[in-house]
Order: sequence, then structure tokens, then C-alpha cells
Amino acid sequence: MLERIKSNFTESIQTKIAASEALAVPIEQAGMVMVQALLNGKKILSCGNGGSAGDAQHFSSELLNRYETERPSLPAIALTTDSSTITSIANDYHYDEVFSKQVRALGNEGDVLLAISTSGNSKNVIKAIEAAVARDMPIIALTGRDGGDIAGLLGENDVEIRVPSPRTARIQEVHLLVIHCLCEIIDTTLFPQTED
Ligand SMILES: O=C(CO)[C@@H](O)[C@H](O)[C@H](O)[C@H](O)COP(=O)(O)O
Ligand SMILES: [Zn+2]
Repeated sequence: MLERIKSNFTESIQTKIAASEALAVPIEQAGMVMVQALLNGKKILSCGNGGSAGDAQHFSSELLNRYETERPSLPAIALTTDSSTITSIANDYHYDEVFSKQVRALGNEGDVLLAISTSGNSKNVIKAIEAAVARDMPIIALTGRDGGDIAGLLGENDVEIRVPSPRTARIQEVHLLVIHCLCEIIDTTLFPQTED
């Protein structure tokens, strides 16, 4: 068991090192898409399933409250939190629609969709992306493995951040680091700290 634990740490560290080489550029691009949207008075919607639902909420809470430094609240909505809305859409329509219906209701042109799926194949995340495309919203996709079906849906204004790993847990661990990088880009660009 101890060997298994150590090997999880080693694998996670190695995945993060590989990701730092592969993903620094798309993370910067994604951060700038978000910064531009926020400067334009737009908001960021986020979605995902399971651990990625947690990541979607983690991101929105850091915008709505704060990340590391004092700054004004920023507009973000996690589409994973309203159990009445999610259960009624799943019950009356289909679980595939739980995010897309919210994107159609809440998303406006220029808002950003942060779509999180380790496989890139979750149907409800794919439908959320399709709804965002129809609303002229740029998409930031956090994926893994081969990018799944999501990779083929993205356009030139969108950014895919694909973690180079086949394991869901390892991919999720890097997604959280990516989310913190995005928060730091947003904070340092919008609210640069002056040195005393
Ligand atoms: O956290 C984990 C596994 O580490 C699970 O809850 C995982 O997020 C769920 O199985 C998701 O449904 C997987 O969806 P996706 O990442 O393929 O879109
Ligand atoms: Zn997990």
C-alpha cells in the first residue's frame, strides 16, 4: 500500500511536469480570453461532472469571492450547483441537457464557458459547448486523454487545455492546478499589485 501511495505521488508530479511544458501556452491564452471577457463586462459559466463539478465550483468561488489577494468580486456561475434546476431538467428532458439549458438561459454573447471533462466525452458538457457556440461564447475546455469529442468541437476563438495523461485522477489533479493558474492570470492582469 505504501508503494501504491508513493507511486500516485510520483505519477502526479510527473504529469504536472509534463503538463507545465505542454500547457503553459494554452493556459496563458485561456487566461487572456477570460481577462478580455471580464474587461468587457462579461461573465464566466463553468460546468463538469463528478470531480469536475467540484472544479467548476472551485473556479467560480475564487472569482466570486477571491483567490490570493484582495480585489473586487468577479462574475462567474457554476452550472452544477442548483439541484432543483438540474433534477428537473434531467427528469423532464434528459441528463444530457442539464448544462445546455442553463447556458441558453444565462449565457450571452462574449461570456466564456469553462467546460471540464477528463475524457472529453461527457454528453452534457458537449451539449453545453454546442449551446455556447450558438450564443457566440468563447470556450475554454479542460480535457485529458485524446481530448475526446470535445476536441473536435472547438473553434479558433476557443482554447483546449489537454492534460497529457490517460488517468482520470491524474488529469483532475492537473485541472485544479490549471484553474489556479487561470485565477492568477486574471488577478495579476486585472489588479496588478504595486510594490511599496
Ligand atoms: O472524480 C472522479 C474520479 O476521480 C469522478 O467523480 C469523475 O469525475 C466522474 O466519473 C465523471 O463523471 C467523469 O466525467 P468526465 O471527466 O469523463 O467528463
Ligand atoms: Zn476524483
